[in-house]
Amino acid sequence: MTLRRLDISQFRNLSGVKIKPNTGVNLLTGDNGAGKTSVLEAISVLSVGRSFRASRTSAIIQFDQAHYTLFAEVFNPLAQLQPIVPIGISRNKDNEQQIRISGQQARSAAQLAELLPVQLINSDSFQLLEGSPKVRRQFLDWGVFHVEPQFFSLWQASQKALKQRNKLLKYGKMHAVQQLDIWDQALASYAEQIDQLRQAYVEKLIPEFEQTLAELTFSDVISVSYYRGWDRQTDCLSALQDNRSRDLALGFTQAGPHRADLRIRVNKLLAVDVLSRGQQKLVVCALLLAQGKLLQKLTGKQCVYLVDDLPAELDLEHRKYLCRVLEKMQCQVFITSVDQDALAECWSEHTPLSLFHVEHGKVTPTHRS
Ligand SMILES: Nc1ncnc2c1ncn2[C@@H]1O[C@H](COP(=O)(O)OP(=O)(O)OP(=O)(O)O)[C@@H](O)[C@H]1O
Repeated sequence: MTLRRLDISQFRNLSGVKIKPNTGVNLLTGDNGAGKTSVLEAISVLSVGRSFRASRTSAIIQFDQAHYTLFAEVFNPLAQLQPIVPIGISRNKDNEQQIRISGQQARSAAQLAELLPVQLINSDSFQLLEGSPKVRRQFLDWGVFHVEPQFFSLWQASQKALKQRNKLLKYGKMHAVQQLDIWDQALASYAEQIDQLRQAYVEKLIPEFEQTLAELTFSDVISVSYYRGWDRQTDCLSALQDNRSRDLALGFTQAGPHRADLRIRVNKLLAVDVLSRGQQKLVVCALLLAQGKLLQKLTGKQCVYLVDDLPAELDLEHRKYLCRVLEKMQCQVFITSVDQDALAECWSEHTPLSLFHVEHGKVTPTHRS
């Protein structure tokens, strides 16, 4: 999947932006506060329907405006009849959102995500190592969502069952035993299926991750292990039933698929406690790149990479290795940098490269110097 056209209107400081990105590398340069990250943010909103850096829409809509509008043409090489898919999203200050795909109103943002898989590498990516299990679970589920068509509905059903169970635990107390039995069974059944999909995905992801680490010349052994959210020795239904009296006392479900995690370690210690900042960046990049490679291998789909401030934390050699991996994957990349020269030497002359200068919310194509 590649973006062939991108229009941004009344989004942060960007307005009247109309660009035709390259199918390869798109380098956005400009001073601090120019609007580079906002371009990545707009692409991410087109993929998942929400921003990666603001929970309030009013922060994203341009000051004094009523709504923002984003439009793109996505090239889908897997669709033979209509490979160009127009997508658009607009949102107003009341948080009302309209998503259109090929001229039709879309039911949910999940349809956008399916069409335009996007991976973001930015300073928040470190959360994959230092953040809560939720961050790693979201990372894992991004991958499973894109390769297993039945995953999303199972995940939605398990969330519903979990919510009902938690409600009973909190308010129903002991009178709700019969109803708890029903939700235990429902949750456990979805949990076992989700667990199998997640486990199978991690088994395929690990070799891609290890190979990517090697391509980035990272020599320490990093182990990635999957924790499914309840004791390995038992099934989910037994875990829920065994925990019931404690769950009732606490008012929520302690174990289950909502507690799954990936444990990323070096010499049995958490990677975040051992690795330097630059090494951590390489590890998180390897995880995110491995997901893109696996997506390509299993579905033929390519994801778009958004890389905010690639030079940060990485020396020139490692920047080059990272760029080489991205080049080899032949996916579309949008990269921001304050300093154009920091990335100038990183690309092979055969790589399609477009340069854009961002200034006061305007994006202008420039030439390779
Ligand atoms: N809702 C909004 N309306 C108008 N302008 C906004 C809004 N929200 C943020 N801005 C401004 O838009 C710009 C967004 O900057 P952005 O983070 O995209 O810059 P950047 O080029 O990535 O900068 P840096 O190199 O410092 O990371 C900032 O100048 C900010 O003050």
